[in-house]
Amino acid sequence: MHPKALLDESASLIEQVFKFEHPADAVVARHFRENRSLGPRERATLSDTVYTILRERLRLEWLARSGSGSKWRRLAILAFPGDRDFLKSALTEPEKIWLDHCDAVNDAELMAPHRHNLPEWLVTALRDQVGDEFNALAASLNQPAPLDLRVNVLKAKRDAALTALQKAGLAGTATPYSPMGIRLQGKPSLAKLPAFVQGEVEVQDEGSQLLALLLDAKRGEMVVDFCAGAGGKTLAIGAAMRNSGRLYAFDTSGHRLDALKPRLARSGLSNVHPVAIAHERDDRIKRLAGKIDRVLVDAPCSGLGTLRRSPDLKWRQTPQTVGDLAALQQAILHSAARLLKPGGRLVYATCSLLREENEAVCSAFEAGHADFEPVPVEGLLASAHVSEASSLCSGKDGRWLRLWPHRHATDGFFAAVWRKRP
Ligand SMILES: C[S@@+](CC[C@H](N)C(=O)[O-])C[C@H]1O[C@@H](n2cnc3c(N)ncnc32)[C@H](O)[C@@H]1O
Repeated sequence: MHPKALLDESASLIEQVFKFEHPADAVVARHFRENRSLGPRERATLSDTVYTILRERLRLEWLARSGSGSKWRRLAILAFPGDRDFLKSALTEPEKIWLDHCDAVNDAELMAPHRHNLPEWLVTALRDQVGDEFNALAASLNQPAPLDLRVNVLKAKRDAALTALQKAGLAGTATPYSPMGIRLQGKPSLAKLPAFVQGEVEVQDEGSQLLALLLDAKRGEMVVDFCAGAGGKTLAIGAAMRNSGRLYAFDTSGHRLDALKPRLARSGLSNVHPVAIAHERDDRIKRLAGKIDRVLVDAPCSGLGTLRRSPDLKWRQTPQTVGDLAALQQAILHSAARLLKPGGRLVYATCSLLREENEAVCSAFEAGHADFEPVPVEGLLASAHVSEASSLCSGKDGRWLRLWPHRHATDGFFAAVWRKRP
């Protein structure tokens, strides 16, 4: 495609994404579906441009206050990846001069918001928790995430999977915390990789793998993954159960549960029962009350721990949406807790960094559920052979799992565990 056309197309895609009516990945995917003639390089350019602007919005909008042409074109020019000469061949003379001027702006001239690129309400909530580490956290949230794999323990061992990946020309290393994780170098396509096609490895962030370990589901048990979505954690739990017992994968989104099906087929699991529920008080849940050994609530949340992958969330979430989510999280946790047998284990998890969706939801739950006793996460991680377990936890006795991108190179995750008193 001619650079002029590619720049115009970038500007129009950015305008669509910045309506924030839908998640950025969905808008970009729809654009690619509707423009099938776009080649891999053009797709990469469009997607890099969009994601750079989402990550560095405040800095780029500040630079884009000068210049001419539409705001979307100016942003597209500033974020356009790769060779400057290729880009300049699409620009007018005044635009070239303006771009040189913007390129020459020194980092020292930037004000704090143009460096951290976060909305002010989020800055306050994060600073309050991490203090002096704020700049490191903000920088890590603006880096793309690495590609992590989980080895399917039903089908392979980590060492053998690493060797198979090497033979296929992929460089990877064992993840530092999860005993079944592999971190790949770069973002290779996995679609035709034998280890992936045969279900020996699945894509899953290392932090997400630790959540499944906390549930510690055993052979033959009755287990519920209450918010299973496309089944990232369901697959890890089903493998931990050695494909025995019964694992219900609940979700209110039938569409997301559909995405679980091909993953289930690759994984070799036959103990998983996907169930689309209407809401957290669905009758099917009432029928299972008091019968379940372990329940994972991987609650719908702001996703602010996953900004490395979904930077649009920092612009789409607001204090109001977070408040609404916290209310939903409490309702789901309350309902899910009814499923447990005496002695059963309840795990609550989010990929949010905010106290309001994490510790505060747990405190509210505990205030109304004296029949649940907290189980410190640190001891559970150590028993699951997770290295440096104490460094992953916070609170008294390592009560909570608290993963931070700048400390642990994972997405931001939170988890709490309780036992239903016998
Ligand atoms: C964090 S995502 C789950 C991710 C998934 N566990 C994984 O590992 O890939 C939260 C899920 O909760 C679902 N959800 C939203 N409201 C719900 C409710 N009231 N009851 C059950 N699931 C709900 C959403 O559809 C979404 O798939």
